[in-house]
Amino acid sequence: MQALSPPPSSSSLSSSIVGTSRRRRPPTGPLVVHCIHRSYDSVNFPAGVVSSRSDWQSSCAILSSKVVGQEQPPETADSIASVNGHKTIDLDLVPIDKAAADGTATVGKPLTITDLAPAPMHGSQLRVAYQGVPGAYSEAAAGKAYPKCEAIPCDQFEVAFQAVELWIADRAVLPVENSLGGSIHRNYDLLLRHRLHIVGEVQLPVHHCLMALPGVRKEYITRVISHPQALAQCEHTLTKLGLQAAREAVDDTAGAAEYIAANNLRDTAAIASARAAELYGMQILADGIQDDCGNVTRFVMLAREPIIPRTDRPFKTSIVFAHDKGTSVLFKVLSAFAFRNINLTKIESRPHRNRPIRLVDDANVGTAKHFEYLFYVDFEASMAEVRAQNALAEVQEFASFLRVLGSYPMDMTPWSPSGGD
Ligand SMILES: O=C(O)C(=O)C[C@]1(C(=O)O)C=C[C@@H](O)C=C1
Repeated sequence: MQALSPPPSSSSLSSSIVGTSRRRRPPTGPLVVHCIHRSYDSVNFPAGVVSSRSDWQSSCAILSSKVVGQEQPPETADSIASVNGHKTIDLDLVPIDKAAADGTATVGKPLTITDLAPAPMHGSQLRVAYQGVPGAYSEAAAGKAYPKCEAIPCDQFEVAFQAVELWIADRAVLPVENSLGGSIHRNYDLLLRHRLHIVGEVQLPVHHCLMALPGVRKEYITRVISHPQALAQCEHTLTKLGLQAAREAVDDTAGAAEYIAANNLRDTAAIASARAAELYGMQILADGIQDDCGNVTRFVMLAREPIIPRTDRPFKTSIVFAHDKGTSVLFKVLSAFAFRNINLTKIESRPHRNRPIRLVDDANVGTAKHFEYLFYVDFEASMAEVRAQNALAEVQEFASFLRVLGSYPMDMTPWSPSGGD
């Protein structure tokens, strides 16, 4: 492994390094998209793609208030329009017949070159936004999803969404769940808040390394820093290694390695990828420290336009819905899929932000407070299938709000334990 000298840091992580604070946004300054232009030749990132941090620092672009100003109001059940006393459900479906007939994926909009081509023309690369800095697992996921893409690091998930909305990027690749650490709730909330469509998924084996500056021994380590998901995924192994070290959360795994290198911290270790160790000149103290060798993170790819669902390969569909008639309705909603033999692969509930609590008056027992939820469901069927359309028509009967987040090809890559990143 080629060890590089510690690169200079472009930003201080100090505001996010303490406690559980994970954001690195300057208190009053603009949001920043660190635009780093690199290409991938393969998922394995041949050494030397980036020779130094200054390489990519030099191509940074600061997209200031433009990004901040575009925030959209949260989209919740309360924003559902009422037409003639009937609720209108935002199905967000691609009109399959029309789309198939005239080749357009969106009604009412002129056809553009991006509707026709999955990637930009004339040899230009697909620009893919991800959260983190080079060496982050999200960057690897972007490379797996789009092997020859230009990866654009963003300092927050929100910025990755906005980069696509503002045409700075063509796609965003964001983690939604991990086999050990569970769901990345922030991204579920952002999926609803933004108008992007899920157009694909990738599952990435995640292989963590414990790393420190060259010459630092495990006994000197008093603190381990990483992304909260990575800390959670290595919790037991860290204890088994006998480290007497405090765990602290930062924005991303590779950013943790970068921070240690930039600040010459000899009492701190990071959990990150082998590629991050190489990029930031760190020495690997322990390899494969995830608590389970089958540690996998699932990422979704987001685009401004949905893809046209098909039936010639396995598809998954992601929806989010709310209902307002108590928990027994949830059973009825889910039966719509069971009756049609449609497998559910995931269900996640999140607080209904605009109406988190419903008061239920009962003459005998008084007033009860029920929590209100939004339910995110993934199911194994394409929206081009009649059984999926019928299932959603039935869900609509019980839902006060329903949105299809996307219908997209399933990642069918054969499973293999995480042996590298
Ligand atoms: O910090 C990184 O390297 C990331 O890409 C983020 C992230 C996550 O959010 O789950 C991605 C994959 C791993 O599960 C750990 C961290």
